[in-house]
Amino acid sequence: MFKILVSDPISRDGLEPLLEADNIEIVQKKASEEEDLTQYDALFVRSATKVTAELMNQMPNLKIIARAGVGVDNIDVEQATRKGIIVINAPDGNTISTAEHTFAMIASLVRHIPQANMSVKNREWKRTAFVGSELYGKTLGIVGLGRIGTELAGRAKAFGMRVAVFDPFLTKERSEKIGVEKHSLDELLSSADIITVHTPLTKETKGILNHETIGRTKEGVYLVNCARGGIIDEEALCTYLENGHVRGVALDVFEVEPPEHTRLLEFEQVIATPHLGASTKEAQLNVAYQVSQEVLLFVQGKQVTTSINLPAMSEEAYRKVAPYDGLAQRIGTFLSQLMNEPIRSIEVEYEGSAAEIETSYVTKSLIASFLKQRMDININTVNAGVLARERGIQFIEKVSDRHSGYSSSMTVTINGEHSSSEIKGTFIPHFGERIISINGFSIDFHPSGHLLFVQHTDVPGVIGNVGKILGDHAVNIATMQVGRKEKGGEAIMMLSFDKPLEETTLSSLKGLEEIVTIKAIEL
Ligand SMILES: NC(=O)c1ccc[n+]([C@@H]2O[C@H](COP(=O)([O-])OP(=O)(O)OC[C@H]3O[C@@H](n4cnc5c(N)ncnc54)[C@H](O)[C@@H]3O)[C@@H](O)[C@H]2O)c1
Ligand SMILES: O=C(O)[C@H](O)COP(=O)(O)O
Repeated sequence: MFKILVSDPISRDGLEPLLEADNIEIVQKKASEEEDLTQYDALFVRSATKVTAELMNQMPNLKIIARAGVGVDNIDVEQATRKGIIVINAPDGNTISTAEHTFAMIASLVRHIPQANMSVKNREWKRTAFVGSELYGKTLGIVGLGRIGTELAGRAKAFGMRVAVFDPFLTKERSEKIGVEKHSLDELLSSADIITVHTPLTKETKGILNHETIGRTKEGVYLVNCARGGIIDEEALCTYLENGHVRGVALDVFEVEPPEHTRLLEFEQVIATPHLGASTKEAQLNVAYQVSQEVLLFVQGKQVTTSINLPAMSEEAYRKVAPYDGLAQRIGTFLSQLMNEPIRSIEVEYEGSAAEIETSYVTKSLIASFLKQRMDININTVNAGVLARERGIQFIEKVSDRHSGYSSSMTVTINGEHSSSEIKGTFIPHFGERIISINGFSIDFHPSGHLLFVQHTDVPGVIGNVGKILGDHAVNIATMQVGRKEKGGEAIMMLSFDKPLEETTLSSLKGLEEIVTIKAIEL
């Protein structure tokens, strides 16, 4: 049974794909109120539940965290990655709702609608106190032209506004296509009548509007934050509201939510909503449905497509990757058993059609299989890169346009403290994964089951001697391949058996003087 804890209010209708599936149980309860967190495989959250390292430690079976929304700043993604937990979100399910909410906030701000509403409800009729400004002809400054910023820009243009944008990752072509003016932050600050932020909260965007930058805005500017608390510094806002430089502020998000201690709420010119950007029936259905479908893929052993900590891959792309993923896992497991020594680097070279797939995923899969043999922790494609780096193992990925006779291949070289090993493999439709070379010796076998790798001097009688010892120990040889580089040099044997080789058999084989290396491999 795959157990999911839904810790924040998430649309039940959106969870339908999971509710309809067999072997999935959903519990809707705050993580802080659940006593036995160890039983859960998945955790669903919005922005309220803080998914800290401590919470993850209490959930040893956690495999996937689903954020039914965009921002993942409430999730310790780095820690999740280290633990091999996939983090997914619903990147565009609430875009329209948030853009509409932002626009409603802007319109409310310049026409003083919330204040006028309160006044009328207090039985007042102050028509001159609430004289506003038109949006038509004004300049809207958008910091961050992503999904929400772009939707907002379209709405602002429909109202006859000029749109100035600051986004360091925005190309000139895209800004022209959307019909906005691309500016530096300085230009935007000095020209905009209303400034709205739509970036994620990062080291770079935290306090992007602060004491110094707000000081460079137009006298009487309006500021809006419907993205994340902290992108506009709250103390700086108070200063500029007090001295009248900022005429009004609209906030959907706060540095601390709920914002119990901020002075901001005491200002008449501040209008606020309790993080409602995504709170529409449509957005909630969209985001819950998006993450549910992804988690269902995960439960079915398929590739998720919107992960924060895995390379994004469509089903079509994964279909191409899958055969090499299987091959990489076998090569990684094989090499890890072949080399009992500390590792410095792992190099993977892709050739032919293998070079056209999402190679970074396959490389991570290979590293995970290699490290799995050596570590007693959960290792997968999510944390393989981080764990390898933490252990000082360099990994290098190359794509080659060489052709070595096969339409596709991958060559893995492991450089250890004392020696190196190299395996080349390919995937042949109808035949599956094949190992075609080991340490430069040509060979051809399917890497699976109970195997024995033997490297020996190429002299008469070795094969017979190995066969005799195996026979004496009642070991039946299932398959056997041999390979060599040159006559009289060194050669290799690859044998497979119906059951694992006993230690005593292996010791007897090690006694043969022609043998250079011998390793039992379990795949
Ligand atoms: N209030 C709500 O309920 C609500 C709902 C949805 C999203 N959000 C917030 O809105 C944010 C934006 O959402 P989105 O879907 O448009 O994200 P997005 O990723 O599509 O867009 C973010 C944009 O910010 C830009 N950016 C990044 N760093 C920047 C910087 N230093 N300066 C200027 N621009 C920068 C990026 O280039 C990108 O274009 C989210 O991160 C989320 O926190 C809030
Ligand atoms: O990042 C988001 O998607 C929004 O901030 C929405 O947050 P919520 O799911 O808590 O409403």
